[in-house]
This record gives sequence, C-alpha cells and structure tokens, in this order.
Amino acid sequence: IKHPLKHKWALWHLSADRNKSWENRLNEICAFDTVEDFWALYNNIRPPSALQWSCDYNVFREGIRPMWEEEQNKRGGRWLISIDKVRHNDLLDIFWLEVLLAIIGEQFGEHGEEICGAVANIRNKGDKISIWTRDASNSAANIKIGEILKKKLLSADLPAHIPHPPFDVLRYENHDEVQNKSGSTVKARLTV
Ligand SMILES: CN(C)c1nc(=O)c2c([nH]1)N([C@@H]1O[C@H](COP(=O)(O)OP(=O)(O)O)[C@@H](O)[C@H]1O)CN2C
Repeated sequence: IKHPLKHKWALWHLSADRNKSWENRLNEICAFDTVEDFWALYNNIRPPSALQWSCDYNVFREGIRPMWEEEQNKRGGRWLISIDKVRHNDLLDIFWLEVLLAIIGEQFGEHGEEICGAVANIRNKGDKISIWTRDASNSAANIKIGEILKKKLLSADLPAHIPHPPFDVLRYENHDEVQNKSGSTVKARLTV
C-alpha cells in the first residue's frame, strides 16, 4: 500500500529553449498523489541546481497550471525567496525540497488550501523559489503561510559554511504587479 497525499500534485518544467514561446516551453512532466511516487519522481529528475539558467520547476495542485493567467492564480501572489547567486548549489536544492515537502505534506495547517503551488526559477542573476497563494488580499492567511515558511527554512539543516540567516526577508508580491512591472523590482505587499 502506498501512503496517499491529501491532494494530487503535478511537476512542470520550463525548458531553456529560446526558440519557443514561454507557454510552449512549459511542460507538465507528471502528477503524483502518494509519498512513494513523490520520492520516485524527485529521485529520478535533476535537482534544480543541475538545470540550465532560465529553466523552472513548478509543483502545482493538479488542475492549476503554473501561470498568472490561471483562474486560481490571477488574483493571487507569491512568497518570494531570493537566493544569493553564490549560494546556488548549496541552498537552492535544500530549500526547494523543504518547500515541496511542506506543501505536499500539508504543513501550512488551515491555510494550506490557499496554496496553489511552488516555483523554482534557476537564473544566472540569482535563483528564486516561491510559493504561490490564490488570494493576494487574504493577508491573514498569507502572513501565516509566510511565517510557517520562514520557520521551516530557518530550521533546515544547512552546510556549516552557510552564514545565518541564509536569506534576507521573504517578500509577498501580487502577481498582477509582477506581471505588469515596469522596473526591476515590485513592491512587497507583506514581508516576514
Ligand atoms: C502566458 N504567459 C506568456 C506567461 N504566463 C506566466 O505565468 C508567466 C510568463 N508568461 N512569464 C514570462 O517569463 C518572463 C520572466 O519571468 P520570470 O518569472 O521567469 O522571472 P525572471 O525575470 O526570468 O527572473 C516574464 O516577463 C514573462 O514574459 C513568467 N510567468 C510566471
């Protein structure tokens, strides 16, 4: 018997193929709804740190595409973890797994239903990991999710050479502001 997860999730991958549109670079890899199938998948794909620059991994609830335009995303936002570019190999993979286990393991309590999924952006300028929530105006839920996320990341078992704290503040950004941003940064609606 396999141990069922509370919900079904799907892994997506954004390829580095510059000749394709963003949407055509985004492919669903496979879905999983048991602990064993999650580990079988996770242990058989490259970790984020081994992907090419400009690739993404996404793990979203089944039925929600990892795109701003999706009905369940468009009024939402993201908790953004910016990973210092020198920490690429150390932190990216550790934090990504922490975030995945917290989400599929329903570690966010009553607010877990607000979570749509997680994204890892592998970028030359510095990697990003984010948790997308469905309602940017639900500050009570988003703050609770951010606090639980921060506590989880700070309690992760990090290599000795990583200075503490391993990241700056976590910022919550609204998707519609990220999507239509003019400058390089977007105002943080919440920080923890
Ligand atoms: C339906 N559709 C086209 C569409 N729908 C989307 O949902 C969506 C996009 N396009 N994205 C495109 O990637 C660029 C980099 O964003 P980035 O978050 O990778 O960040 P970087 O600037 O590469 O660090 C975005 O500027 C956007 O062009 C990103 N994105 C989430």
